[in-house]
Amino acid sequence: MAAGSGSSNNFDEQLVLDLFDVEAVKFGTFTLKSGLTSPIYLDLRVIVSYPKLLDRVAKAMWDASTKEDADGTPPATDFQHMCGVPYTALPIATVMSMHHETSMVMRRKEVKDYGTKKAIEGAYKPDDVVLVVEDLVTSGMSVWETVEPLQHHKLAVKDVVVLIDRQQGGRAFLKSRGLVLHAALTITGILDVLVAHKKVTPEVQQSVLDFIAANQNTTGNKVAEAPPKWLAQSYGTRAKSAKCPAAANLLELMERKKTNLCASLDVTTSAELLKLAEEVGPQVCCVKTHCDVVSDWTEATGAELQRLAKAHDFVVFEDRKFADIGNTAALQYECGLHKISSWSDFVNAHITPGPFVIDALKGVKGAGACLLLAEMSSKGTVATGDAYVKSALDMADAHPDFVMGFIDQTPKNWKCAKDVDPGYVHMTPGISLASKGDKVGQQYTTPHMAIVDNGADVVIVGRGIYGASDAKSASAEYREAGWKAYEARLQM
Ligand SMILES: O=c1ccn([C@@H]2O[C@H](COP(=O)(O)O)[C@@H](O)[C@H]2O)c(=O)[nH]1
Repeated sequence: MAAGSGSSNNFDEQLVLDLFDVEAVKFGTFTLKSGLTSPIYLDLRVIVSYPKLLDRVAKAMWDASTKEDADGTPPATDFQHMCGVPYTALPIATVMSMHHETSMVMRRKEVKDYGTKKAIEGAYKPDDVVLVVEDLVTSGMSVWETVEPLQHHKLAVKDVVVLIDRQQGGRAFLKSRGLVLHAALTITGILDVLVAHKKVTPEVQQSVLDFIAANQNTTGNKVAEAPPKWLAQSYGTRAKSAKCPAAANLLELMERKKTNLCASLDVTTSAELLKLAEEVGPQVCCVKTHCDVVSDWTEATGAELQRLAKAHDFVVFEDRKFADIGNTAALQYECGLHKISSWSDFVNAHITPGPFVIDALKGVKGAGACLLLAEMSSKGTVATGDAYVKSALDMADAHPDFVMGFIDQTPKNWKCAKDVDPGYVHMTPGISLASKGDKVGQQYTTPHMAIVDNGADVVIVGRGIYGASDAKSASAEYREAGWKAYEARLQM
């Protein structure tokens, strides 16, 4: 029986038939999470209810990873541990581990306190090699979400084994990240078996093959028309072309201090804020504040923050998100209890009021600079789409001396990315090494994803740092992750 490309030598017909019998492989019309309508649906979660099948799946996957594939892919590099991608692959990895007396490590999906370093459970040493075990691969993103924290904890990942390769671009995506994919089964191989056994018709087979061909590389990322200019340039080079002095200053600082980390210190007393700023100061290029959450803010709080900024070489960003008519925004910037313009190096503004909010902020005595919110990290944000981003860009381009860049999420994938001036700074919040989000709509991505895949320059980390039991070492870890990602981007 012909196996699909990339499957193991021992393509297991009985395994395919058993998966079909328990409805782990189904045909019909299914709406996927992405919104796409698919003629095939794979639900491998049911396997846990069939111990013999689970056993056979584990054996097939062990063989796929330890023997040469039909297409010549060599066996996996020797590994000391296996790590199942939560949750479906956890029992599979456990059975493989028990059959072959091989150690496992476990990646925690939700780690509240990054400082406890319990994102990876188990007994391991730096440079140990881990085989990642997953039930199926489509785009490769869910595998990557497990590989990244393993690598962050200094474990080496070279190979990934899956039961089914959906043949939709996952293999190439993983290869681009230096990983070899081993698959026990492929969709084309499964279809061949089921057609041969008259379980599905050739017409259904063709509709699935058409679906696969039409839906390649489903990472969910839009592909930019041309690579944005700023990605290949160093911060230092870009500082020279920045039209806004605050952008030039920040880019130079990042290059000099070798950090692209901004700590968002969202605490509620001056004492906590200043203590944290002192602790994380050596690691960051920027400290971000929300002065209106600090219950005892005084002029001295702002002055002390500036003293620390000078001592540790960072800049101070008040995340005020001005969103009113120009006159009010200017008053909010200069006056009131906080007198933001007197102690912050720069602020930010929503684009919803229109361009005059920028003129007004710029006119304030002691005004620094301003970032525009082009995208937000919160679930359900309406600040989305090419037109919204283009409005932010046009407003920035009209005030190049005062607008230093953007608060954004995926600037690399903007339709207009190739036209964006490399002198702008892209600052991205919603960053965590351990969590995917909170209960009130925050969505997180990792420093690597933000910088390499999405085009961020500065990663903004709040609870990942000030919520850790040791903010100092958490900031050092985020700094390392952010800088490594930037260096990797320059090599691409
Ligand atoms: O789209 C946005 C814009 C701003 N933020 C701010 O960043 C920090 C993130 O804090 P975490 O604790 O890391 O979630 C916070 O101050 C937000 O107001 C954002 O998250 N998303």
